[in-house]
Amino acid sequence: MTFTHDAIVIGGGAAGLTAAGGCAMFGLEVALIEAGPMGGECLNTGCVPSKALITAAKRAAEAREATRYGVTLEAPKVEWAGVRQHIRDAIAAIEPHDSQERFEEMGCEVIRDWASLVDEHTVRVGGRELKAPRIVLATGSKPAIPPIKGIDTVPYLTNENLFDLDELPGHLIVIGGGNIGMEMAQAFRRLGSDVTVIEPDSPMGRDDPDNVSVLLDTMESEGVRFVTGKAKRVTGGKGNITVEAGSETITGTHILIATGRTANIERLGLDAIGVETNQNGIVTDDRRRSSVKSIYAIGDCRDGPRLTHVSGYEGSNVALEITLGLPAKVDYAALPWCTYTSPEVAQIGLTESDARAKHGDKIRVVTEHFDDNERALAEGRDKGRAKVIFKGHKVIGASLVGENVGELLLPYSQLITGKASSFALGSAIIAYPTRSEISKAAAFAAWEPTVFGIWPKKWASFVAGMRRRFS
Ligand SMILES: Cc1cc2nc3c(=O)[nH]c(=O)nc-3n(C[C@H](O)[C@H](O)[C@H](O)COP(=O)(O)OP(=O)(O)OC[C@H]3O[C@@H](n4cnc5c(N)ncnc54)[C@H](O)[C@@H]3O)c2cc1C
Ligand SMILES: NC(=O)c1ccc[n+]([C@@H]2O[C@H](COP(=O)([O-])OP(=O)(O)OC[C@H]3O[C@@H](n4cnc5c(N)ncnc54)[C@H](O)[C@@H]3O)[C@@H](O)[C@H]2O)c1
Repeated sequence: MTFTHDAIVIGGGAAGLTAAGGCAMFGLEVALIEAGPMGGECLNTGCVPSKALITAAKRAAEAREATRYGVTLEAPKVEWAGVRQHIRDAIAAIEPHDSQERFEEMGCEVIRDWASLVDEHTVRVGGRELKAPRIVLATGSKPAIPPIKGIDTVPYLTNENLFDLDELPGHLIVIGGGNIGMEMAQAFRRLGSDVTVIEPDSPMGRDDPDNVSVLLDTMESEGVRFVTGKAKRVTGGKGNITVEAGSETITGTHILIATGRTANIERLGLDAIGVETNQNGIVTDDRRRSSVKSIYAIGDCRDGPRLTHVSGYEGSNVALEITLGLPAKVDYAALPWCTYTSPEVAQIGLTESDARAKHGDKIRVVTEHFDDNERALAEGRDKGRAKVIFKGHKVIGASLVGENVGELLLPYSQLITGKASSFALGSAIIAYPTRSEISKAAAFAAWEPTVFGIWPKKWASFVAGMRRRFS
């Protein structure tokens, strides 16, 4: 077979950009295909706009405290147009990192069109057929719309149109108390909307329930209302929507659907070439190879955790495997995540309940409270705690709640993995978006000339040549 490229990457979000950029930095010929805006969900409709919105909401919440530390602020005046502009400015500030120009400079051929698979080595895009020994699917996910009666008859919001609203909702009904639901519920409440969250189970069910209850108390005290139950039926129209959930009927001006995700896989032609899928996305092994071994699937489009830093990690793993021929298994023993509410709820490794399920009474849980932490006391922000889970003297998890606790996860990553070198820091999985990432960036920069040095590149060129001959 004559190959046009060494690797073809479909999807220009966190996963695809990292995979394509990594392969190109080793000197491979890479096609990077993106049908929508470069940067994918995180930049355009996910992490970046949501965190920009949360920042504006925090400012409003602070001003609402009126007098603190002997300083009095005026009541906040929220102008939605200004908040929306701040969101757009945040996206614009980060856009160059993910731009077509940047990836072309790295050596990728960037193609802006819709791609589908023809066979295990061939991709069809924009009237062309590209061929490579390895194909990487990084096509992301979209909001899953649950089978609520009447949902197709009312206008609803998801993360894909929420940040383009032209007015602040009067009463936002949030369906789903996961990460999106909780972050957005608190932010809109703080900006001045009435907010009701509908959730049948415990909100943020993947996190430590004791820590989540600290957040729930705060959100309730700020005026967010929680309704326990499944949204069953919606009726109404623009500006006047009624939701039936549990035994309640709630009427609001807008509804936000935040009930989970569906992998973007339906238009790729996977069935025809035998790539196995399940209800959560593409099925992969722990090297992120699909059932067709020349095709990898990384990030939100496959069955597994869906987070930007996970997409980036899987992108660099797959780039290493493709370029250097080294099997690179994913290792999520020290997987971090953080929900960027106030207080933040952060997790790394096992939660207490997962640790008990796995190790029984061999675990020990040590809890330290921020009301015993002098920085927190001096700031008058002493709500929250750190629960550290040990097996013997080894840390296997940590669950934190409190001000900016997402920034406290990094040392636990080193304790759980047992790796504390500058190389390990440069390749650690760090919760996105945190300031802690700057330490990883510094360690990575120190190793960059070695990792992408002449000998690794020569080896990558040899591996690429062998792959072209024998695939
Ligand atoms: C509101 C919100 C807030 C979030 N906040 C956080 C957070 O704070 N921290 C965090 O870690 N995660 C967060 N996430 C999750 C994070 O956004 C995703 O996990 C991450 O963006 C997934 O990256 P990806 O590259 O796998 O997929 P995507 O970013 O979705 O990229 C896939 C790309 O593939 C393209 N594509 C799809 N099919 C094709 C095709 N056939 N041909 C060509 N192109 C195609 C799409 O256009 C898309 O750009 C948030 C998500 C949401 C919705
Ligand atoms: N800070 C972060 O890292 C962050 C922030 C936002 C999103 N994300 C990622 O985005 C993804 C999506 O988040 P999400 O919040 O949409 O999904 P989720 O899976 O986190 O939560 C969905 C919630 O919706 C509830 N639900 C389902 N059907 C319902 C119904 N009919 N009525 C009421 N509730 C219902 C579920 O019980 C669940 O609690 C996750 O993968 C997450 O990792 C991460």
